[in-house]
Amino acid sequence: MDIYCGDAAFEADTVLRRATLPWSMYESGTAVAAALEAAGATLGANQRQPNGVDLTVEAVFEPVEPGFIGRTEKHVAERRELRPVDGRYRLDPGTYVIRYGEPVRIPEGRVGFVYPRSTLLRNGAMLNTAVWDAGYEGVGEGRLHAGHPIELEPDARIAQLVLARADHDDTYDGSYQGEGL
Ligand SMILES: O=c1ccn([C@H]2C[C@H](O)[C@@H](COP(=O)(O)OP(=O)(O)OP(=O)(O)O)O2)c(=O)[nH]1
Repeated sequence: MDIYCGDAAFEADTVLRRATLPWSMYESGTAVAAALEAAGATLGANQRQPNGVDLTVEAVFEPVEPGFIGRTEKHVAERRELRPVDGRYRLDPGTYVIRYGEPVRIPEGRVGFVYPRSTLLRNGAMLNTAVWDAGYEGVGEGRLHAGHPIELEPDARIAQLVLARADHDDTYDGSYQGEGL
């Protein structure tokens, strides 16, 4: 391929785009922001990242009874909502469930993944998350594991949602559809 005749820089850029765009598996942060705003989220400038959008912590819970997963039925354990003390959730080491602050809608042709904010990891904590299905709409939850004491302000950024292009069969129609809306 001759990319050096004419405006070489322009043509090289064009060739590069043709070569890379079909392989661009993930959406840009702007596209992720648009999907969240379509679901009704109000995003601060600091939530917009190059490759995704930061999600905030809206509530922190502690399960207070056993949960249940059977072959056909499931049950999410009753939980106790923790209250901030002097403006902070002061978490001892342990396992918590957090609810994010933003409504999310996963567009068709996409799948969502939520990753912990790296500062969480750097403080010895971890956010465990599952697959965000095409068509899901709601305010989701995740598992926060605190390996050491950690303090969080309500509405602090804790995670990042990214969207990948994906084939799928049907769209999400499970029991969590519309949760928290
Ligand atoms: O960390 C996550 C991952 C996903 N979700 C949302 C989006 C996802 O589409 C929905 C259902 O997730 P999943 O299919 O894993 O739930 P399930 O336990 O299999 O329930 P169901 O049988 O209703 O699908 O929950 C979260 O809130 N947190």
